Amino acid sequence: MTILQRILDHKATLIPSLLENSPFFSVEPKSRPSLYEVLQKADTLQVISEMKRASPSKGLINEGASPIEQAKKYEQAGAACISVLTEDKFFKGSYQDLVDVANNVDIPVLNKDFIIHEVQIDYAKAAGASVILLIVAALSDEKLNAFYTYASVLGLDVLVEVHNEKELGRALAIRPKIIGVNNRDLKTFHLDLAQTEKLANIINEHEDIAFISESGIWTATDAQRVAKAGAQGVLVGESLMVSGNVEEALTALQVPLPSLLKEVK
Ligand SMILES: O=C(O)c1ccccc1NCC(=O)[C@H](O)[C@H](O)COP(=O)(O)O
Repeated sequence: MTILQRILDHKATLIPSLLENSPFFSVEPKSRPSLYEVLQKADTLQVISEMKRASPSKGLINEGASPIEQAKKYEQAGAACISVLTEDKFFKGSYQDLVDVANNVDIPVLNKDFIIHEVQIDYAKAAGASVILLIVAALSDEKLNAFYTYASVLGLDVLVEVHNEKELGRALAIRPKIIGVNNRDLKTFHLDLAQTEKLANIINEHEDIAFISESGIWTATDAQRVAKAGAQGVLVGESLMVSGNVEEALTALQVPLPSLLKEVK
């Protein structure tokens, strides 16, 4: 069984308790910039910085990190958005992490989770997220479309994640505003930025779509490589979570977007 399937099976066991309880969290109402607009206006690569304690591929990454301190550092360093993993078993995240981050930053906040039921979108919204993630590999076409529409009606931006050309075709069918190409193979955990390059030609044909490269971004060279392919943003977890100097690590990734590609887009 793949790790994605194991994560999804675990998620499925939690849905009944989400449905039994109502999503209520103590969250300050805030009007945040739209991630989509931030990405479309950018002239440097935008960094979506992730609060990630642990992962299936690496085990513990930074278990003791405080979501509030980490998020404040990210915001001060110029992050475009903070991604908060709320998955408990494999990533050691929680909705409380999301609430803490949402209450302490003014930039967009992404709930990074494995959404298989609409109720999770209600929880994401109630816990302060302004963006959710939908993973194409985890959803039927019908659910992908229904969840995208539901989140949009709630005023949430949606990052639609793909791993290959087939998933990209399914994603494009729902006309998403933001697509993320995940460079991590969820079966082998192998990281390869060529994934972003492989799908870039197709995504770059759609100038109204904001293009994110996800996972495995460590250096300015990595950032330049995906920016050259046409990415307007990167989703970065581990390299920032283990950095001794978050500001330096994050600003190094904010490379200029190649002007030639901007004209093409
Ligand atoms: O990170 C993992 O090991 C992982 C395994 C299975 C499913 C998802 C996984 N990660 C979620 C993410 O998409 C990443 O946290 C995110 O893109 C940041 O990646 P990185 O910068 O490589 O930490």
